[in-house]
Amino acid sequence: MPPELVLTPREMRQADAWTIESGLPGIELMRRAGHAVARAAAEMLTKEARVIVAAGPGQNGGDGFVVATRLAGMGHRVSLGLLGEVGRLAGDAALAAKDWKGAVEPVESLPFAEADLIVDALFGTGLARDLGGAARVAVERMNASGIPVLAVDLPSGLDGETGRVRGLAVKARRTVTFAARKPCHVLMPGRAFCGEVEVADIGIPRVTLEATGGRLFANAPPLWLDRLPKPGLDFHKYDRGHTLVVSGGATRTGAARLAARAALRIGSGLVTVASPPEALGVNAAHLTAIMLRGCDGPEGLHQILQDARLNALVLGPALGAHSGTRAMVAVAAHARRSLVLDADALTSFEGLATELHQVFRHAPAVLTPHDGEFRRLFKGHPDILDPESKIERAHRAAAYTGAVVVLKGPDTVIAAPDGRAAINENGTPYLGTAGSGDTLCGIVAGLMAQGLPAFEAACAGVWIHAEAGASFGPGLIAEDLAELIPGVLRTLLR
Ligand SMILES: NC(=O)C1=CN([C@@H]2O[C@H](COP(=O)(O)OP(=O)(O)OC[C@H]3O[C@@H](n4cnc5c(N)ncnc54)[C@H](OP(=O)(O)O)[C@@H]3O)[C@@H](O)[C@H]2O)[C@@H](O)CC1
Ligand SMILES: Nc1ncnc2c1ncn2[C@@H]1O[C@H](COP(=O)(O)OP(=O)(O)O)[C@@H](O)[C@H]1O
Ligand SMILES: [K+]
Repeated sequence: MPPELVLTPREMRQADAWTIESGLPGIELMRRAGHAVARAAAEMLTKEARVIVAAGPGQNGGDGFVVATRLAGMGHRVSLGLLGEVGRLAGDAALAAKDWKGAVEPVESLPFAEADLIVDALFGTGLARDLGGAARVAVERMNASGIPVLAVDLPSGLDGETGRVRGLAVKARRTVTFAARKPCHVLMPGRAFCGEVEVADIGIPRVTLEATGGRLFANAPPLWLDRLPKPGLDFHKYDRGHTLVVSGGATRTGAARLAARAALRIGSGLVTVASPPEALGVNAAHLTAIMLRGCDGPEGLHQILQDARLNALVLGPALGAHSGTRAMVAVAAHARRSLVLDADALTSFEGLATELHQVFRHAPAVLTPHDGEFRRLFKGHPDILDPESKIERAHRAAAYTGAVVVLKGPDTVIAAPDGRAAINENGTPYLGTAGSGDTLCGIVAGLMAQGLPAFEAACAGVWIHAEAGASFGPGLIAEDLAELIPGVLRTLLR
């Protein structure tokens, strides 16, 4: 199965246009789209049920006319209301409206609360500004009715590209989109408005979707499963990589051990914690399979990295946001090992992101900021912080630093400097627990230690981490996560 492409509205328009140029008329695409929605509606309805279709002024409204015509033909009681005037419909929407033999009511007079199902065909990918006036009132009334809503392409009011709510958005039970999901179906808050999402095939070939750019994916096993390491029969531990995790001081050692244990569980053949001298005792008291070495500051790290077998490195958790941490990052970047930077390794560069400009372009590196760390790191870089799209922000940070950027959250975005990106969606809010991010660092570093390229390691790591958390659910603490990795791996590698 190929990885699932996610298309921006602009890419989708391009794919539609190419498909139409290749000889499939636009009205035929619209009919296929509308029929797919009608099929989904029929699944949600009994024969006698009453359906209300709210159609908008553009082509999404055109889909609505097709749905209404189809459902009426299937014997359902259908009412249709239009935002605007029929005479102002253009293109395929005007053609679709001609097929509708019922009344066209003003959307203002639709009795939503009397329906068994509402079909939301107000706006799709063409929403151009915040909802106001009659559009806003219609959405307010739909949401207040409590009746299940089936959204055409996307819930009206969502921005297709960013998943942002433009003033107000329809809360859908189910959404039928066409050819590919759009970012609003995957990114938050949009995802929470879509309900169950179905992608209907309307005859646009995958090569056409790919030709529009094809660089944004849903993060799931098809994107990286074939790269996931499996030790060969003749492997010894050094063939499975050696991960180094740098520990904080005597009272801040837990983060490094969480990362180290996760690296070991994900399959790194060896894992060593590099500890400041004053923290050796406490680290030693808590480590068994994981090795321990003393490491005194940046110079100590430089010495340790003379061992060429140490091929992946975690730097940041609990190190302190100060110049010493920045110096360690410089040592690590210079050593050209696979690198995962998190927490203080990022925050210590607050306002100093220029020092990281293109620093990571020579070696595989992954930065794993949450939103707060991201804002601190790129303070003074509005070109990186200001785009409304989380995908765009991550892209720009990746292009700027030369590293893969994992912008964490319920909709973690993984972006590579080469323009690829993936959005993750299999997590759980229970992952928001102290030390969860440290575990993620260890997983990603452990995968890189075994030879995965940075982007694939980051994508696989984020997914496995989220899957582990979701498999446990309530009561999850960071210590559980590493222990849940084998179960996830067993399922993946079966
Ligand atoms: N052949 C194809 O390409 C296919 C396309 N398909 C379908 O087309 C959809 C995209 O259609 P679309 O581009 O016409 O955009 P759409 O979402 O209907 O909205 C645009 C209209 O809304 C208006 N408007 C915008 N914002 C507004 C606001 N805040 N408040 C009020 N009005 C506002 C805007 O007016 P204007 O900005 O010009 O004033 C314009 O009239 C796509 O989602 C899919 O469902 C499928 O059938 C498959 C084949
Ligand atoms: N609501 C949520 N849904 C899914 N994943 C979440 C949610 N909240 C947090 N996470 C995930 O949990 C992890 C938290 O990492 P981080 O914020 O660095 O925590 P810490 O610093 O405590 O280790 C990230 O991988 C993030 O994506
Ligand atoms: K819609």
